[in-house]
Amino acid sequence: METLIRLEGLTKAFGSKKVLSGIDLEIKRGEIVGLVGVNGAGKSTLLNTLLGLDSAEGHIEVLGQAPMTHRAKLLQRVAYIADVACLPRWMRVNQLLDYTASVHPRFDRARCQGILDGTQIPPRARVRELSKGMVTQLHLALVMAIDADILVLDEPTLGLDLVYRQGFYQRLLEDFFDHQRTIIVTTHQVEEIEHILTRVLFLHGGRFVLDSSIDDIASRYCQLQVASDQLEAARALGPLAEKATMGGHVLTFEGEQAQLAGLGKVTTPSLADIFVAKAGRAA
Ligand SMILES: Nc1ncnc2c1ncn2[C@@H]1O[C@H](COP(=O)(O)OP(=O)(O)OP(=O)(O)O)[C@@H](O)[C@H]1O
Repeated sequence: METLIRLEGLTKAFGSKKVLSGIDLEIKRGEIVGLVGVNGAGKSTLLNTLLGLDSAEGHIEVLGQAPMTHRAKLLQRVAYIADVACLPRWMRVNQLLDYTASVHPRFDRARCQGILDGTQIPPRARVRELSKGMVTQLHLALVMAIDADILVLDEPTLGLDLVYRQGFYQRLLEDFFDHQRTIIVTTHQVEEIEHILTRVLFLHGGRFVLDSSIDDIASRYCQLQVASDQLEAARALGPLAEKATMGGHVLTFEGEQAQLAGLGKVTTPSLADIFVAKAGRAA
């Protein structure tokens, strides 16, 4: 598969504060990548450098171009939504669709209208008359209607209700199968995107502390549900993290642990549990 994004030694500092410390990354066509990290980990900074919205040191190549010097060209093939939906407040919804159709060669107005038909957004309402969630829905509809090779979504469902969020990720997946897009998505609600990802990246301390395909997660991590009488034996095997539950304790392990089966029930941890365990360990 063709490499669409290539980073080598990506380093970014704001003044004396280093946010990204020599990141290497390759993303191929057709991947759906979840970028996860604690607040301030540098997720948006990383995405901004990919989009040419911020400069950084190192080699940055997106669709074969350097984003900072070919931003306009790149943004015809890369669609993105930032973590704050920002649309002209005085415009009416249908005017915004007309406007986007007139400036973006790969915007499909009918497709955008189709997405909006599934919302409560009135076509003649001005942006300022919409609720916060509706503005985000409108922004998402505009972005999703762009026929882009790469879709970059920075916390796309922030502030949206549960029903819409689930529907959105479902549509994202359907859209992915229809268009073979490459998608990079950040969110703090990892459990909501886990089922659509092909790969996950955990950014911590300026580096990726985990870069794994979703298929490999089950062989790399396991979770043990253990009763109190076996707890010390389980702890001796060096878990990444431990938490108390109503029925005893749950310990998360990295790597194969053949001895675990005799101590309790072994399952595959959720991405959220792995993330919390890795972030806690790194801290
Ligand atoms: N323009 C800027 N000037 C100075 N510092 C900045 C700037 N933008 C980001 N930072 C700092 O860089 C770090 C990473 O910020 P960034 O927004 O990339 O994190 P994030 O992982 O997206 O966080 P969140 O999950 O809270 O959105 C933070 O410490 C932030 O304060």
